[in-house]
Amino acid sequence: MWVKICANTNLDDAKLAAELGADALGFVFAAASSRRMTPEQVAPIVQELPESIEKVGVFAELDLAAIRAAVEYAGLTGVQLHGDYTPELILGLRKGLSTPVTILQTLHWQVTAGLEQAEAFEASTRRIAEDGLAARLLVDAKTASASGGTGTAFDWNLARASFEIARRGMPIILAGGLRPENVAEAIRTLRPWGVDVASGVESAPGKKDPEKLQAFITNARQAERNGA
Ligand SMILES: O=C(O)c1ccccc1NCC(=O)[C@H](O)[C@H](O)COP(=O)(O)O
Repeated sequence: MWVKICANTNLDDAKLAAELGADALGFVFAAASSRRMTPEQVAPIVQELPESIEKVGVFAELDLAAIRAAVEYAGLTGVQLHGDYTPELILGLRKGLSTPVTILQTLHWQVTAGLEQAEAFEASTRRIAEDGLAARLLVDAKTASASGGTGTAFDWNLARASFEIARRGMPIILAGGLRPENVAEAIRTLRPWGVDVASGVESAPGKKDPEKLQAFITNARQAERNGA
């Protein structure tokens, strides 16, 4: 089970998550985030991390020059797109980078909507897989006020059939309201390729809790071993 610890804001948290076995660390550059980081803040953290761990920048704005500058300056290996990025924009982004990055395309599942969103969701997953521009799909919870770092889970049972369809196209990462206590159930229900967490492993906004980090990673890997 691939595990990404997102919204890191300091070196101690990032190093601990790496030591505990996270596969990827996320740094949020989106303007709407309370854990927003700048390339100048992220670069020295990235330099201290093992080469093998993925360093993913989370972006919501469509300013490609700013994304490219952050990738190059901070040494990111992945880009997570949270906004309305067309295939043309993604192609433009890829072309302008000096080294290739892994692209994670985010799709949202609205926590307040019901099954009626499934059709549009499935059509989007098909299109993203056919475009072939993103390596992975990250499905996150969207609330009325935020589209990332919400700490809110969507109804996994409602999304079950859509995930079965989406997984045929590309690896799916589940995000939104995951915590050490519910990550195993989430994995059993939706069988994602990976999981992503931000607020569920924090002790305070922007500060990770070592025990929660450890428990989250252990429980996710255990759920996979148990045959989720
Ligand atoms: O984390 C944020 O503050 C954030 C703000 C705006 C866009 C994206 C953001 N985070 C992206 C992530 O990958 C989070 O890990 C994901 O949304 C899950 O967050 P949480 O529900 O707090 O675990």
